[in-house]
Amino acid sequence: MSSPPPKKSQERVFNHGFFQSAGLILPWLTPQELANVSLTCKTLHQIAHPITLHRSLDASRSFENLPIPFHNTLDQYPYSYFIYTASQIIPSSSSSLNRQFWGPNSTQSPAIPGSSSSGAGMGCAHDSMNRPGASWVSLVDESGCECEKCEKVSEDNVIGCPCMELEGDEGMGIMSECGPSCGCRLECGNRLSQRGIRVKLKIVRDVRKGWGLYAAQLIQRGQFVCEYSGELLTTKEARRRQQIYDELASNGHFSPALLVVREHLPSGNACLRINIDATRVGNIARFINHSCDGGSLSSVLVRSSGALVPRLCFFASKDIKEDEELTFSYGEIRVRPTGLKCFCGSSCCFGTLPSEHT
Ligand SMILES: C[S@@+](CC[C@H](N)C(=O)[O-])C[C@H]1O[C@@H](n2cnc3c(N)ncnc32)[C@H](O)[C@@H]1O
Repeated sequence: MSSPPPKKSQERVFNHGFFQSAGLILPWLTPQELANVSLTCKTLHQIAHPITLHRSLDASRSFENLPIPFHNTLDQYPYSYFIYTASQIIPSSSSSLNRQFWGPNSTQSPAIPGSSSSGAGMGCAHDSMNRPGASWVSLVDESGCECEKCEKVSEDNVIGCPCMELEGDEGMGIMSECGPSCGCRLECGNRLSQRGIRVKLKIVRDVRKGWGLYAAQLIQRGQFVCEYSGELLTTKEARRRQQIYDELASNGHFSPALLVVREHLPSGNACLRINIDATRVGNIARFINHSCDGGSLSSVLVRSSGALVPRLCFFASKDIKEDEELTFSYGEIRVRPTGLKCFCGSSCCFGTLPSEHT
C-alpha cells in the first residue's frame, strides 16, 4: 500500500528545514566540496551560488575593518581558499583549525568545530588583543610605559612615549609600540599597527604570479597597511614544511607563504628567528608578491611592550596609487639558480625568486 502524498504544508516545512540546514552547513565546505554538492541538485546549486559570491567579495570573512574582494578576469577561480586569522596563532591552537565558516552571516557564525581556540571562526572585533585568531604570546614584564593614553603621541607625530623607539636600517625596520604591559588602550597613538587594516585593498589574479595584493585607494607613504599573520612555527617545523612546499611549488601550481624573519640581537652574537606560515592559516598579507626592486612596502618588526614575540608589519614605503600592486622584497639570497621564475617586471629583476636554505 503506498503512503499518501505529502500535504503542501508538510512540503513547505520540509523545504524550509532543508534550506535552513543547507545554509548552515554549506559555508563550512571547501571550494571543491561546495562545487560537488552544488552539482547534485538545483536547490543546492541555488544555495551554493551566493556562498561563492560572498566569499569572492571578502577574503577576510569580516575579520578586518573593511572587506577585501577578489578580482579575477583570467580564469574560473573566484577566490582563494585558506583559513583566516587576523593575528599570529601558535600551531597548538591552529592544528584543529581544519574548517572555517565562510559565507553569508560569517560574523554570527560559531567557532570552528573541535577547536579549542577562541579564534578564527568568530565575528569581527578590531582590538588586536581580542581580534579573532589572536593568541598573543605575551610575557607581561615591567618594560611597558605607565601612560594611560599616551597623550603626547599623535598619529603623525609619535613622540614622547617611552615605549616609542625606531631603528631604521637598510633592511628591515624595527619599531616598538605600547603593548599588553602598558596602561593605555588601543586608541593610544603608539599602537598604529594594532588596529587592523584601515586602507582599502583588493586581491587581483595575474596570469604569471597568481593572486596579488593591490591598493584600492591612494595609500600614503608611511601608512600602516597590514601585518603578516599566520602560524608561528618552530624552526624544525618550518624546515619540515619548507621541504614539502618546495616540492609542491616546483610543479607551478602551489603558492607557499612561509616567511622566515631574522633579527640580529644587539649583542651581535645571537639571531632571533621567527617563522610565520600563512599558507594554510593566514591573512591577506599571504597574497603579497615579491619585487626585486624592493617594491612599495617596507617590512618592520614591531615589538609591543610585554609581548614576547615581535610582529612583522608592512608600511607603505612610498605613495601608492589606487590599482597599484603592493609588493616587497622576499630577500636577497638565491641558493637555487634554477629557482622559480620571477615576473616582478622591475628593471633590476634577477629572473628568479629569492630562495635560501631554511
Ligand atoms: C606569498 S605567495 C604570494 C601570493 C601568490 N601569488 C598566490 O597566488 O597565492 C608567494 C608565491 O607567489 C608567487 N610569486 C610571488 N612573487 C612572484 C614574482 N615576482 N614572480 C612570480 N611569482 C611570484 C610564487 O609562486 C611564490 O611562491
